[in-house]
Amino acid sequence: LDNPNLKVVLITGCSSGIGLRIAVMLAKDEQKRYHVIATMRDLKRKDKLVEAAGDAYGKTLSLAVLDVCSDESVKQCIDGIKDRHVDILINNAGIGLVGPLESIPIEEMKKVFETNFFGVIRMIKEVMPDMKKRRGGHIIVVSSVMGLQGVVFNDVYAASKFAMEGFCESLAVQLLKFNVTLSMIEPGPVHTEFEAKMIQDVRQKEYPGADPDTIHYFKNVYLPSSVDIFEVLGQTPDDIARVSTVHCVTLGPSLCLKSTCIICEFVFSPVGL
Ligand SMILES: NC(=O)C1=CN([C@@H]2O[C@H](COP(=O)(O)OP(=O)(O)OC[C@H]3O[C@@H](n4cnc5c(N)ncnc54)[C@H](OP(=O)(O)O)[C@@H]3O)[C@@H](O)[C@H]2O)C=CC1
Ligand SMILES: CC1=C(/C=C/C(C)=C/C=C/C(C)=C/C=O)C(C)(C)CCC1
Repeated sequence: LDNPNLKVVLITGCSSGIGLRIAVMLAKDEQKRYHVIATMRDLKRKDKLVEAAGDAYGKTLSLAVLDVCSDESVKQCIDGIKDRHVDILINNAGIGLVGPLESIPIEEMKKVFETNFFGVIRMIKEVMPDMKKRRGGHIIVVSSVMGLQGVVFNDVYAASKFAMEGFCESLAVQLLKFNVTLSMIEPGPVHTEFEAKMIQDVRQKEYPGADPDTIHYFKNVYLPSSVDIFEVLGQTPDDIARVSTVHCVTLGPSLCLKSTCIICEFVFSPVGL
């Protein structure tokens, strides 16, 4: 893990889904170009990653604790890296939130922004100054198609990703002056725990405060359509990992990269429920 020729890649949210697959794909890079620091907020959830990494674990992949919602955790993690040197930062950690707005407590909405928006900013603030000093570095943000187009009943989640898009579009321009590139990946639906968590969440909730028509629209019209859309258009986390790998290798990547064009055709055409 001490090979100075390897690019140091730090990824957030590697206990499952897209983060896990990006970590494994980069750690198993045939040309052995990367030393991956796969982070997660709770190391008790490391088993799936360790198993998928196989021989790469302990060689080109190491683990670290990192909660993107905690200043202290972020600082401790970066301080623990040799010379605080991160070549590529992949901001992947994120949470979803779906349902009628009336029934969602503000605290739950704040948690979405704290993770998806301020979590990314917290990470960037910690590594960007060193990247600027070194005149080199790459920051990747896993945004979403919902950072480009709102989707019914995903109001707050979409807002958190839209906020991220505005932030990145602005910051990317300044960073170019320092040879630091910033890019976003905008996936459509991906089969991960994200989808399972959403379904489980919906089963548990009663939606207090929402009127019967809205609950009907959400449960009997939106949800079945959403399940169908995941079935028809859903990508695998490996599809997204491949796009991310291209981002890591390319020297002058574009600011935005859609993982699938099909979903964009869907969301940009005037379809109603
Ligand atoms: N799945 C989809 O359809 C799409 C997902 N995305 C985005 O992709 C990203 C990854 O999601 P995906 O892999 O699908 O979902 P998963 O739920 O499988 O993975 C999310 C990861 O984020 C971690 N995480 C959540 N909160 C924190 C936190 N405070 N600090 C550190 N890690 C945290 C989770 O860790 P823990 O195990 O501790 O909960 C988990 O490892 C997200 O940003 C999501 O918005 C974008 C488009 C589509
Ligand atoms: C129901 C419905 C839609 C739903 C899209 C969905 C469910 C997209 C999910 C995207 C995800 C999960 C992104 C994560 O970041 C469309 C296509 C807008 C068309 C109108 C009907």
